[in-house]
Amino acid sequence: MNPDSLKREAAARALDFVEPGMRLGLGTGSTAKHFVALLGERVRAGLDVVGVPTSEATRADAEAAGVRLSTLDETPALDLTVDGADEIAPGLSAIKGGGGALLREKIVAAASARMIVIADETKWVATLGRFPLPVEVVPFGVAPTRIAVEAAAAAAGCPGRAELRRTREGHAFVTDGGHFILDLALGRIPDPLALAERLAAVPGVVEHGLFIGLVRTAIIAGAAGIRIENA
Ligand SMILES: O=C[C@H](O)[C@H](O)[C@H](O)COP(=O)(O)O
Repeated sequence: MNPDSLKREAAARALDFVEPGMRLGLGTGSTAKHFVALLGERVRAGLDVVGVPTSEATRADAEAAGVRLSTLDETPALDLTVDGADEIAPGLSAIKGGGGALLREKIVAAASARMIVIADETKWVATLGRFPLPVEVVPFGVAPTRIAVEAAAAAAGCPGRAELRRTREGHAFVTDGGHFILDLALGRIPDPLALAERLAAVPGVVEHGLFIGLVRTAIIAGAAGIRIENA
């Protein structure tokens, strides 16, 4: 089965956790997109839920699917967020932000009673870090921020290079929040919590893509079926 079919299977399984009246955080990316589309089918069949999107792309998808939307200002406490991940490891720490939505995703996840990650089996890793860690930074002073981000990674035991993310046209990629992304290539993150603390202390860093202690359940779809992991 191809990865996209597996993503859709994981998304479909997440619908089992959705109950009428729930306030839902709607994730971003190709896996979360399947969830939003499938949720839309349920909504059109009569399910009443409200969703808070984690990106402008997801807002557009959810609107097109007919999902009623709200904002965190109107609905500050959510019941459940369903989102994808770039990597997820035993203990359910994760890397997110491959699509640049990590800031809103983390705010929405933190406002949710429960976060479920949906993924195909390629995202499951023994140790985080093969996927370059996205770090969202303010555009002002990005050169010294990049140096400080690399120093933070080295101090946390995982030296590596931070590259400014660019669009296909070669411009700096700009997030929904108007920030830049540094992709931090580390190979392996032996102590995600230590790295998270070091990165959070760098002036100019808005947020990083390490999700630690946020994911309660992971739905992993593989060739052998669906596996559910709980933190
Ligand atoms: O910024 C993007 C998000 O964190 C995505 O959830 C993550 O990149 C996974 O995306 P996909 O499901 O497309 O692999």
